[in-house]
Amino acid sequence: MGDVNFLQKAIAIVQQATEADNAKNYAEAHKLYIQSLEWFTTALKYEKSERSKATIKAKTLEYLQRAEQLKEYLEKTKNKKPIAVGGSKSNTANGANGASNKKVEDDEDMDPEDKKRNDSLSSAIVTTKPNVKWDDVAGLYQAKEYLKEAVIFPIKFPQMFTGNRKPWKGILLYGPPGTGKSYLAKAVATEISSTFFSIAPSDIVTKWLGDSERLVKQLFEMAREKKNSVIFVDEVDSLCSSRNDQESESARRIKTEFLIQMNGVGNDSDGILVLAATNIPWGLDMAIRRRFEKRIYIGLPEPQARAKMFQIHIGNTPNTLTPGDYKKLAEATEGYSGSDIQSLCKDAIMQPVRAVQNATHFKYIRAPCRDDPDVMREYVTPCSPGDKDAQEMTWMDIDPEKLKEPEITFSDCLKSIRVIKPSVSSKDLDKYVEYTRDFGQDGV
Ligand SMILES: Nc1ncnc2c1ncn2[C@@H]1O[C@H](COP(=O)(O)OP(=O)(O)OP(=O)(O)O)[C@@H](O)[C@H]1O
Repeated sequence: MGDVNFLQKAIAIVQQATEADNAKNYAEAHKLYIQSLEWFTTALKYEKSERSKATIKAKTLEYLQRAEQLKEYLEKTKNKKPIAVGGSKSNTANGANGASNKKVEDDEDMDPEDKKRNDSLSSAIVTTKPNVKWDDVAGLYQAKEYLKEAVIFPIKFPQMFTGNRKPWKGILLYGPPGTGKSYLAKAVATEISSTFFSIAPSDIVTKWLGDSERLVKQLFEMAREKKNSVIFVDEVDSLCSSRNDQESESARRIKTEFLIQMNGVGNDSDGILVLAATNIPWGLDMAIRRRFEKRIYIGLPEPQARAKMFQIHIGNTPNTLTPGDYKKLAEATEGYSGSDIQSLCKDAIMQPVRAVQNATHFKYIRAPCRDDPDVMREYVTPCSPGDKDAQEMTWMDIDPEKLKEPEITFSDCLKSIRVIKPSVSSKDLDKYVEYTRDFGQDGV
C-alpha cells in the first residue's frame, strides 16, 4: 500500500513539473523534476513487480534527462550574468579535475561547487555508530568472516597484509530483500574504527544532476585521504546497471567514473573497501561486477539463525517463551527472511496489547512489582469470562498503574505466523541460486 502512495506522490509531482515546463517556468520545473525523482526512486525500492519496475525506471530516466537539460539551460543563462566572482575558478569542471592532487578538505580556496559536494559527502560519513554488533546479525557466518577479513584484520594486523596478500577491495552482498545486507553494513560501521561512508544512489543521481560523476570522484578522493575507509553503496544496481538503450548520458558517466575509481588506476586505492548491496545482481554492469572480487550471497536464514532472530526481536519484552519454543518457531518459518521475522515479532509483541484492548473480563492478581521485583503488589490483567475470578470490565475501567499486560506466549507467535507470510517466493530464489552458481559464493 505504501508503494502505491510513493508512486502516486511521484506522479503528482511530475505532473506539476511538466506543467511548469510547458509554461516555460524552467527553474520551478527543474526543482519539481528532482523532487519527483526522489519519490520515484523510493517507489522503485518498494515495487515488487518487475514489469512495473521497468516502467518506472524508463520514466525516471526520461525525467532525469529532461531535468539535466533544464539544469544545463539554467546554468548557461545564469552564467550570462556579469558576476565577477571567483575569477579563474568559474569553470567548475576544470576546477574539479585540476584539484586531484589537492587536499579535498582544504576549504580555503576550494571551488564553491567542490565545496558544496564536499559538504554533501561529509553528511554521508556515518559518525554515530548504528549500534549493530556482529552478534546482533543472526547467521551469515561466512559473510561476517569475509567482512572481518576485509575491514578488521588489515587495520589491526597490517603486517599480515604485505606482499601478495592484499585486503579485499570490493565486496558485493546480494540476495533477496530483507535478508540483512544493509544490516551487515551497519555492523561493519559499528565495529570499525575507520571512516564509513554510506551512499544512497538516489542522493548521487538526483541531488547532483549533471555533476554526479564528479561527486563519485570526490567521494573516492575523500575516502583515500581518510585512509582505511569503507564506502557502502546500497542498491548499487541503480548506479551501475548494465548498459541499455535508455541509459542516460549522466548514468553512463557515473558508471565510468565508478569503474575508474574502483580500478584505482593512477590512484592509491589501497585502504578503501567498496562494500555494495543489491537485490538484482544480474542487473549489474559486467565490468562493475568484476571489480567486486568477493560476491557474497546473502540468502534466507537457516533454522538456527531464525531461532536467534526471534530471540533478538522479541528481546526482553515479557514473554513465556522457552528455548524449545524458539526452536519450534524457527521450524514453522521456513522461507521467511530476516525482515519477515522482524515484522512477525513486531506483530507478536502487539498481541498482549490487543488482548487488553479486546478483553471483556479482567481479574485481580498479585505479582512482583514492576520497579522492585522483590515486592508483591496487586495488578489487574485480562482473563477469559469463564475464569473464576473474572470481573466484567474493559480497559477503560482500569487504573493505568494497575494494568499487568499478559506476557507474549508461543500461541501469540503462532497467531502472527498465520497472518504474516514470507515475502520471497521460491521462484525468486531460483534466480539467486543460479547467479551464485555462476558468479558468487554463499555467505550463510
Ligand atoms: N541476519 C539478520 N539478523 C538479525 N536481523 C536481521 C537479519 N536479517 C535481517 N534482519 C532484520 O531485517 C531488517 C531488514 O534487513 P535489511 O534492511 O538489512 O535487509 P536488506 O537485505 O538490506 O534488504 P533490501 O535488499 O530490501 O535493502 C533489519 O533491520 C533487521 O532488523
